[in-house]
This record gives sequence, C-alpha cells and structure tokens, in this order.
Amino acid sequence: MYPAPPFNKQPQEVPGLASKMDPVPDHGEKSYKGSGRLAGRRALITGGDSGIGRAAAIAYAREGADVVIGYLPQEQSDADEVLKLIEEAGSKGFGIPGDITSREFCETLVAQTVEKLGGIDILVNNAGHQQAVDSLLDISPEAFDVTMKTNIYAPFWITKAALPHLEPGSVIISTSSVQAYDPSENLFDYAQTKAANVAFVKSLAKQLGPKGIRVNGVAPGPVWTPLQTSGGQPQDAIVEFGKATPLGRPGQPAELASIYVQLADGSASYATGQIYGAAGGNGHP
Ligand SMILES: NC(=O)c1ccc[n+]([C@@H]2O[C@H](COP(=O)([O-])OP(=O)(O)OC[C@H]3O[C@@H](n4cnc5c(N)ncnc54)[C@H](O)[C@@H]3O)[C@@H](O)[C@H]2O)c1
Repeated sequence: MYPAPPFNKQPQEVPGLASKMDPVPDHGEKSYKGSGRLAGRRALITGGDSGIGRAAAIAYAREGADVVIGYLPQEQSDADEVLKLIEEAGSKGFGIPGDITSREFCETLVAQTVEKLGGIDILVNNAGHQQAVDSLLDISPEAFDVTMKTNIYAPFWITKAALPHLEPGSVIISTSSVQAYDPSENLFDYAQTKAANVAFVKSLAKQLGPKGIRVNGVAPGPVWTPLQTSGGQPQDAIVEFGKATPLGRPGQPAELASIYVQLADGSASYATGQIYGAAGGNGHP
C-alpha cells in the first residue's frame, strides 16, 4: 500500500471526526523514500500547498519527481512546509505564488515552471474554489466569476500555455469532483465547473492521444481539506457527506495520492480520457 503523506490543516474541533480519521494508517512515511518511479520527471501542480494537491506533491517528490507548486500568496507558510517535505524527500521543489483567476498569471506560472525545471512532464490542474449558497439567487456576478475563472478558465489557460512544452509520454491530470455527476443542491456554480473539467479531459485526451500525451481526471468525493470548511460550507457538512458514502467517512488527501502517482508514472499507459472516482463508493464517473 502507498505510504500516507502527512495531512495538513485539519480542524480537529469537528466533533467525531478525529476518531473517524484514525483508521487511516501511517505506512512509515518518515523512512519511506519511494521507489523512484517518477525519477527525472518534472511536475507542475496547482494548489500544491494544501489538501489533495499537497498530498500529490509530496508523493511525487517521494517518487523522485521535481515539483513546482502553485498556490495563493496568502498560503505561503503552507507552501513552505510542503517545499521542505519535498526537499527532505531528496527532490527539487519550487513555489510560485499567484492568483490563477488571472490569465496572465497562468501563463507566467507555466513560463516560470519551465525556467525552473527545464520542462514539464506532469501537469496537474488541481486548484479549485467552491462556495455553498442556499439559492441560485444568492450568487453574485463577482462570486460566480471567481468560481468560473479558478475552476474552468485557469486549467484551460495553463494547459494551453503548457502544451508546447509537453513531449510524448507527458501527462495532464485534472481534479474534477463527484459533483460533476451527482451535484449537491447548494453547489450550483461549482458543480457546473467540475462537469466542465470532465468534458475538457475527454476532448483533450482525444486531441493529444496521437501525440502520446495522456489526459485523465480524478473525481474525489468528500475529502477532509480546508476547501470543505470554506466558502460558506458548514463545518460539519464534510462529516455528513462522508457518512453518506458506503465507506461511511470522509477521505483523507493521502488516500488519493497513489491515484495521482499512478496516472503520472506510466504504469496505466493505456488509460486516457478517463475519470477516476475516489469518493468512498459514491458518484458515477
Ligand atoms: N475536498 C474535497 O472534498 C473535494 C472533493 C472533490 C473535488 N475536490 C477538488 O480538489 C481540488 C483540491 O481541493 P482541496 O480539497 O485539496 O482544497 P484545498 O482548499 O486544500 O486546496 C485548494 C487549493 O487551490 C488553490 N487555489 C484556490 N484558488 C486559487 C487561485 N485563485 N489561484 C491560485 N490557487 C488557488 C489554493 O491555494 C489551494 O492550494 C479542487 O479542485 C477541488 O475542487 C475537492
């Protein structure tokens, strides 16, 4: 089994959650060095300082990849922590803070990644934004724009900028959501964007297959990350979502890391245009 990277920012005050999380094991992460199956690979992960992106970044580094993480500037201390773990894994790590709702920054992010790593073999469009509202009438034009620009525009502009640098054997991975298939009644705009991510993965996979570039997505269910306690979501909603899955609990970011590794390391080399569900048994990818 894949070793679990450390978790971050876990608001332990949510009643009952800590004990639900206990079964997630620590597979000796301190001594684990990885098998080197991503040695020589160069990864760009948006939202790499936190939650699912953080788990993927640490896993990639432990498998030998050099990693650039993108993140919002106010999350510098989280990014520093991840960069330290990447370095401890023996890989090179760089942080590029900035706001991906800006197309200019998306292009800068890619250009600076290429400058730092010498190229890109693994692009993970993972950063995301969500807001929960009781009614469609409660979404302001400004709030709608942030969700669209973070979740739809940014993956589009980042991928477009990265494309000239991707060689055969490269991979693109998109973090979608079970919300694409089974939307909640209060995540209107977010669910729209996550369905858009699925369509983008599938059309890109068709276009890039002949070039030897694979494109896949991951559709998480309720995963215990800061996203789930932000944007108007009640603090205990994640616990309730988790209880409603066949596994009966929310997931931990580390439980998804091995999917991101497998999609990047070439071991699933005949898989493209696919969405991998990691939702405790819910959802219909
Ligand atoms: N946590 C869940 O239950 C869940 C479920 C399904 C899908 N997802 C998806 O997983 C992905 C990662 O989310 P997470 O749960 O790890 O949340 P998180 O809050 O831990 O991470 C979100 C990341 O996105 C980055 N980000 C947000 N807005 C940005 C912006 N404008 N510019 C630059 N970076 C920005 C943040 O810096 C942060 O690193 C998202 O796409 C989210 O939609 C999460």
